[in-house]
Amino acid sequence: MSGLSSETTLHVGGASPYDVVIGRGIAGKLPAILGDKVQRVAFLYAAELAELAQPVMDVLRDDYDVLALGLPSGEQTKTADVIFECWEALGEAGFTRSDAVVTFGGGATTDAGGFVAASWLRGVRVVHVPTTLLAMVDAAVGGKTGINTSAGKNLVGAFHEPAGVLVDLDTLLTLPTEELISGFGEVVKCGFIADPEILRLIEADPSAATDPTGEVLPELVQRAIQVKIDVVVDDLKETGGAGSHPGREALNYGHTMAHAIERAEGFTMRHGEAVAIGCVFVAELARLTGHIDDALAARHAETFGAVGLPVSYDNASFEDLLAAMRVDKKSRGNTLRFVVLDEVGSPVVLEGPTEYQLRAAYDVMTGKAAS
Ligand SMILES: NC(=O)c1ccc[n+]([C@@H]2O[C@H](COP(=O)([O-])OP(=O)(O)OC[C@H]3O[C@@H](n4cnc5c(N)ncnc54)[C@H](O)[C@@H]3O)[C@@H](O)[C@H]2O)c1
Ligand SMILES: O=C(O)C(=O)C[C@@H](O)[C@H](O)[C@H](O)COP(=O)(O)O
Ligand SMILES: [Zn+2]
Repeated sequence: MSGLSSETTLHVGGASPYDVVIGRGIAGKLPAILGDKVQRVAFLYAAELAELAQPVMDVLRDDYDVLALGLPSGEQTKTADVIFECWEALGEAGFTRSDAVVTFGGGATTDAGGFVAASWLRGVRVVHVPTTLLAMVDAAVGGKTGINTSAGKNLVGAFHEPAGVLVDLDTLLTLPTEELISGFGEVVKCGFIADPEILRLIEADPSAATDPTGEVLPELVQRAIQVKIDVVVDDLKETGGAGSHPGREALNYGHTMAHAIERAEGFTMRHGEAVAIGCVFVAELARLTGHIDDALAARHAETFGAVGLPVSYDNASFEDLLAAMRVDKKSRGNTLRFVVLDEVGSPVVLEGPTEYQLRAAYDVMTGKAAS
């Protein structure tokens, strides 16, 4: 695919199939995705994006009664208080099971809005309209919804698949560069766990890859979404993959440390930045445990670094990060579990690395020790 001059639809199979429609200026597609049984729509949007959201709201108002709820931006929306306020608003408006939620914003908005849809009346229809690269390639697809608690990221949530996802690449034109680059944390992750062509495209010309007006980014978006789809259709609820494949946990590559860092930073660090650092950490852990060679470990810092993502972190102690990693959802009792690579495209689970190995990988992540 080059330039995505026309629309592309990727199908997500499984028990509740849906489509991910990718294109430019495609807000008019929303009613077709929502379906004709919906009467009212709760439009849950990042309030700071009111101007960008207006055309979408206008399309919805032509066909539905719209309850527009502007939410706080970023991680501030992934709180129990915000979810509670949404429930109260839906209750006051008398929302029923024939009504639907549309989310509009980055991954924080699709996570929180998705959780409102998952929990209201035990689940109503939701369509996501992601407006960040990260939400397009990851958060809006696959049905994970949730909020944070003081103990960590995404500790409360539900699996609730959308009825559709509308990816309008034009929304990336207003996205601040640092947010676009953050999205590359998940795009590069997809390259390492499943699609080497993603790595090749980025490494060949990082500036072209990160140009929101260019021809490479649409291809990267489509490829990363396809990686996510291929994983979630086989293991929607993260119960495990076939053979040695970790199933959906593969998408959690780099996230054990990433979520610990995000917690240490009071949820102020961009998710994709934390993922880049977390992948560098876990690549070193894989090297130390004999899973990958020096070159593949080094390729992590090189490729994440090439698009401008951070590849080291030294603002929290090993002990604090280890404690935070223990509440990771992949942990089983006291045993920490990590997704590591055997090679590009071959993720496996590493169970219970020693504290010595974890500390050695941490030392490399801080930049204080050479790999
Ligand atoms: N559910 C999943 O599978 C999944 C996957 C990956 C990440 N996530 C979650 O996604 C969240 C991160 O999402 P994110 O990186 O999109 O950040 P975000 O939602 O916090 O958005 C970042 C900022 O960009 C602004 N913004 C969004 N779109 C814009 C646009 N088009 N123009 C200008 N500004 C815009 C937002 O208002 C916000 O201030 C994290 O909470 C992470 O845990 C979830
Ligand atoms: O969809 C998944 O599964 C993922 O793990 C994708 C991740 O990029 C995403 O950040 C997800 O929200 C992390 O899930 P969690 O279960 O570790 O909270
Ligand atoms: Zn992530």
